[in-house]
Amino acid sequence: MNDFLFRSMSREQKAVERARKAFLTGRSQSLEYRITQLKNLLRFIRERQKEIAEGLKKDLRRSECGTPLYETLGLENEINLAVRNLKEWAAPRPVSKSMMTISDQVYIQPEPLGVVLVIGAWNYPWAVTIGPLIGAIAAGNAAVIKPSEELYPVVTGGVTETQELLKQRFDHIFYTGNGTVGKIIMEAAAKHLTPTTLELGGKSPCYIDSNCDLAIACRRVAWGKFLNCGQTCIAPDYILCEPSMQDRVIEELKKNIKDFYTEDPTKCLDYGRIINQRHFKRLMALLEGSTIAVGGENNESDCYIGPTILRDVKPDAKVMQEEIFGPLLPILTVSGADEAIKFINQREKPLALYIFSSDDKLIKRMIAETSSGGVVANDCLMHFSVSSLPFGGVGNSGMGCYHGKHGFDNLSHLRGCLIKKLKMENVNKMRYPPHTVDKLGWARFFILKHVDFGSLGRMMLLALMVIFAAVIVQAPNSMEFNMALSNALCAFTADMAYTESKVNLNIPLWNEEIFPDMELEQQILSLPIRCIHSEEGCRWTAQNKLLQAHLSVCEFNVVSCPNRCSVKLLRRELPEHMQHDCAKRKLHCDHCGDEFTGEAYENHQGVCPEESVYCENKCGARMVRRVLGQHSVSECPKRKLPCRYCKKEFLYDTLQPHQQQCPRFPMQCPNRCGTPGITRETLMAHVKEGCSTAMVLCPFREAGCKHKCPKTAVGRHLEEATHTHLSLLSGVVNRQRLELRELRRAVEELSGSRDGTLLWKLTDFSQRLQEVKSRTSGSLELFSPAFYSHNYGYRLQVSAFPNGNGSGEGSHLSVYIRVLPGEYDGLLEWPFPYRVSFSLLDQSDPALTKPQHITETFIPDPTWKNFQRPRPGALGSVRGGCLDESMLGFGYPKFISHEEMKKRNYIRDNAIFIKATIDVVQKILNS
Ligand SMILES: NC(=O)c1ccc[n+]([C@@H]2O[C@H](COP(=O)([O-])OP(=O)(O)OC[C@H]3O[C@@H](n4cnc5c(N)ncnc54)[C@H](O)[C@@H]3O)[C@@H](O)[C@H]2O)c1
Ligand SMILES: CCCCCCC=O
Repeated sequence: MNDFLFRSMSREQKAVERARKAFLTGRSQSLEYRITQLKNLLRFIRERQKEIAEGLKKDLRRSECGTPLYETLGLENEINLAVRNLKEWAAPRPVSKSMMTISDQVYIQPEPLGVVLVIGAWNYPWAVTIGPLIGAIAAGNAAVIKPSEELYPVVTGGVTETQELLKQRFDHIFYTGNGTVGKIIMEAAAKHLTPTTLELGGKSPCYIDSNCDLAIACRRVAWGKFLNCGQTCIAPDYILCEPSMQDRVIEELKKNIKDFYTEDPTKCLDYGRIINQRHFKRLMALLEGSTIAVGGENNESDCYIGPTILRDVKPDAKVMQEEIFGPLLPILTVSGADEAIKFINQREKPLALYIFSSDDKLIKRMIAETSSGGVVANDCLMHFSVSSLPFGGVGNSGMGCYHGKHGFDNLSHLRGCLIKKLKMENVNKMRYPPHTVDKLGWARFFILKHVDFGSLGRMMLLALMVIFAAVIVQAPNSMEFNMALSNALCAFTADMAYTESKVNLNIPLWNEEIFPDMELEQQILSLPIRCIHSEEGCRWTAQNKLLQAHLSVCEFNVVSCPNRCSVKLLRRELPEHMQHDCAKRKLHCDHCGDEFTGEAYENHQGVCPEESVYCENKCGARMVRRVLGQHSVSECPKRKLPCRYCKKEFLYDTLQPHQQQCPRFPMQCPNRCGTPGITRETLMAHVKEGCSTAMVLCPFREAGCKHKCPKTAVGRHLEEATHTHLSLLSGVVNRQRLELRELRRAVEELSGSRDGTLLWKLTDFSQRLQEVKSRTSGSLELFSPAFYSHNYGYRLQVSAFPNGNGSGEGSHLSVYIRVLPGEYDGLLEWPFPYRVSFSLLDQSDPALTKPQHITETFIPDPTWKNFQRPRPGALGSVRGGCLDESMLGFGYPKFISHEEMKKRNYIRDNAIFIKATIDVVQKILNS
């Protein structure tokens, strides 16, 4: 590249260009160079320890010991491991062969990728940037990252710089951070088809089983959660436990928070701070809607949030919608492991899963039935420090992994290599046209026969092969082919890559005559070979004939367990097997001291009478199993007992409080009436109604009888006081009549209009008319509700005689109006002065014909008695007809004849409408 071009590049382009140029020199390929670089890196970390710790103290208020403990010591270990094993990791890795490749070299060659981009996050900045860098260097790559020297230039900066960097072409991108940016990284990588490793985060669940030592579990959880102020990618995000454990979990966590960070974590050097105010605000908002059981203290200016525990958190709470990445620990209750598994599986695959239980089977089950980047039983975070374990996510928590050899492999290209010789072309004939059934038979044999088998089978096969290789197989058509086969079999035995023990040697021979060839056999047995277990790791090589002797000691050979437990396994696995797994191994129980075979020991475990166990009722007591039964039945405060009264089951320590409220608890009548079978729930009813000695009030108490006597004497009182009760009742009836009258008046008052208009509907008109006509004497007068001429005006009422009155009797409908005594009469002008109109409404449909109402109007004459002020005190309805003269109505005896009424729709649906209108002068209305 010319100098001008280089100078016109961005800083990021330059860094990548420099790294690529350096990579292309081939310098980083040599193992010595890689080891030197790793050692330099180690020296750098050691020399700069103090500055590194100081930096993190400023950023995260990390204590001085925290950084070496949780970051740099681990890095030192990773470097040492890589330096020690690099030769082995980088060496060609032989792989299994088939008959087709028996005489070829087949292996995997790890090779560097090129320029690797490592993007780290801030929470453990050294662990998550230098960690991947170690893998990159070990694998022989160049890398763009800090710290710098020519091959590993540092590009510092934020989003803009990273995005510029991402435009460049890399051979691998190793990104650590959140998933949203992870997607940006992948998108950028896709442009150049660059493989990526994404070390992301997620909500790592922590299930605490009821069968576990809570004190220890909570100490480990408190450490894992609040370390680095909760800003750890694999921190337990939330706890799942049974409802009955929640209080104890909170208590234990609280105790450990205090032990680790003192009563006042603000002053504790080991308690960190939130990285910045944006994250502080994000975390505080997550608390919304959840109940704080412990902590919650905060100080925005110091980015401080105390260790906080949230209780009874619901799955839809805000804090459960995103990775917390801070010191908030929600507890969600589940009914047990089944529900916990379901809960975990309903969500994105987490980076880590934590299971706390003393039940190994449960742990294995949870591992089998869930998925996560990593899983730890009975501890937190510790898998991060085990270099032999791959560290990485799955699904939403990331892809790819690192640490130890996994980092090396991840940042290498594992290249498949097959090296054949330009010989034995006859063997290849089976794949060349023309294709025949015979060739296909051979191809089937060569391609499909693989696999491993026991030493006896191997020996037999070896013998067969030797003999077979030594024969002259006379094919009628192809001598050349038989020679080729013979050669192939020699090579096969020499290479010792065998077919399975039940190998089908039903080879289609053309001639079954076989001639032993001792010389060839000797030659074959003298061939140098590798151990048949070389792929598994055995480094033995020697003459073919020494193989059997070697196999009798080879660590990788399969042997039967000497205890005759029927298990076959690698010799190197034998000690472990005999000590821990063999069903026939002899074992002593730690608790009772008895001797068992492995199988019996496993059955004995969990039932040994001398083992110290916790009470199953979770009362917290611990004792040898032998006395557990008696404890559970007669001593445990959490044993269940039925209440002797209501028969429901209660814990022993809640039984007594229950009995103090049990509704079935037997009680004595306070009147000492001696009635048996009274309980707490029936006592009140008994005293009130059932008790023979209780004093009761006379049933006529509502009417005013004050008599009180024992229940048994009530009958006699009723007989003796009949007259008194009757007169009391008639008083009640009179009072009620007056009340009724008053109520009726009030209702009429309220229902009448106050705008000088009355619209009165008379229903059942024909029946009423018929009724009056059939009477021999008297007429029927119907009264409208009272109404007012205007607000605070005259109180009026209209009456009608369906069959007429006076001169209209028998032939007309008569209509009258009356002035009734009203509330405001004292304020009004007298006599009543306003014009009155009566109308009988025509109910014809206005759409079909114009209605023709019948209307009569008059202006009251001041001399008429009917319109003088009514006598005060004559208030009330006029119904009943008992009116004085001043209350007589004025109107029209012949308002409309019955004949006229039939001509139009004055009667409709058996009802008529009479309208009365009072023309109150506007001046009065405005006043
Ligand atoms: N799996 C792991 O090993 C691991 C380790 C640490 C943190 N994490 C996860 O990382 C998250 C916290 O870290 P963070 O993401 O806040 O760290 P961060 O803000 O430091 O971002 C990570 C990196 O991405 C770069 N970046 C940010 N925005 C970008 C953009 N728009 N385009 C390109 N690059 C961009 C940053 O410069 C930085 O180098 C959590 O989810 C945590 O669980 C995972
Ligand atoms: C104990 C150290 C854990 C580091 C985990 C890295 C992710 O945040």
